[in-house]
Amino acid sequence: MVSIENFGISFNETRILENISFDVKPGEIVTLLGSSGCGKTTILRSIAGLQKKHEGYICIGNECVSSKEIYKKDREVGYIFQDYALFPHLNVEENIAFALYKLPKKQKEIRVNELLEQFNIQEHKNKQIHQLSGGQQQRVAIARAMANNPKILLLDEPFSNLDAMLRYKTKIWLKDLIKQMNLSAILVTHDKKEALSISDKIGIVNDKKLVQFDNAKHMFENPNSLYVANFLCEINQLPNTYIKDLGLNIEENKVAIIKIEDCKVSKNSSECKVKILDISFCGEYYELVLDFIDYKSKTILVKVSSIDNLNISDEVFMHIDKNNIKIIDK
Ligand SMILES: Nc1ncnc2c1ncn2[C@@H]1O[C@H](COP(=O)(O)OP(=O)(O)OP(=O)(O)O)[C@@H](O)[C@H]1O
Repeated sequence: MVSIENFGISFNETRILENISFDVKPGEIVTLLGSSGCGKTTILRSIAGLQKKHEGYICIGNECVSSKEIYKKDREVGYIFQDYALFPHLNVEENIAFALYKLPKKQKEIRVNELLEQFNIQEHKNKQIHQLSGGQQQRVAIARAMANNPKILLLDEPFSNLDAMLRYKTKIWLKDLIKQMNLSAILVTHDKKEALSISDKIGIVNDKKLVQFDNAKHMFENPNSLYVANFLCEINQLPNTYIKDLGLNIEENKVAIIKIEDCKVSKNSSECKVKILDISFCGEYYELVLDFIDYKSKTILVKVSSIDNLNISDEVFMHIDKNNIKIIDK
């Protein structure tokens, strides 16, 4: 179990994060999502003990490993860095052995062989890092991170160097590993689909704060703000005046959203007239950019499977089910 309580940090008097609190239970995968530079890696580095000066507490198990008063260097944490941070002048075996510097020679040899076998990289043990594929390098990085049987696994963009098929397979493999070993895992990614598919819980960081921390499915269904909704889901924001005309109540500080998949268009008359501004082919579907004719608003997107009879500049009708509209904080 890892617990972060009232974590905050500044660099050169610039406030980066404040009041960040969350727990990760054994066997749980938590993903941190947020725009570039919001402080996700800084949270991982602080848990790993690489970032010493911060506010609040970081506890692993029942032990507080980091606060103003206590700082414990040796933590049961495995860290997989974004670029894997393998040593280019050492071979695979030596890279893994590096993490086991405290063990006597014989025990180190036994543990390295166990890890080479567990992560299926025995045949590469004498290779230099540049002789490995991205997926093989990733396995070496994971083997090294797991060498000392950590309780916590930190993963910074672990799939970013892998192609789509390998990403998919590695994700399943890694998820199984975390569950089997009962690790508390914290993952940083930019990919919301990846976050939704691998995580038990998701934390969204925005403007220095953890703005929502929740079960992945629950957060997807119930984003608590426009920022979270935009980050996690494909949504359209609907004009407040349109919402009022639909007979729904909406306060000034609220916004109405609807999932893109819940918006349909047709040429048949209904209450909401829109104009097609653009049509893009996206493979499995076409994306239409639409503008409301009777309401001032930003453009909205609708996905359609075919564009028979639909052309740019056409005026068509948008259909939505009122029950699919969510009213949330701005
Ligand atoms: N050691 C440091 N000294 C000064 N500023 C730092 C230091 N480490 C990080 N920062 C700053 O803190 C902010 C957060 O950085 P961090 O790497 O944690 O963001 P991130 O959310 O992981 O970004 P990305 O998604 O782009 O990897 C950035 O503005 C960065 O420039």
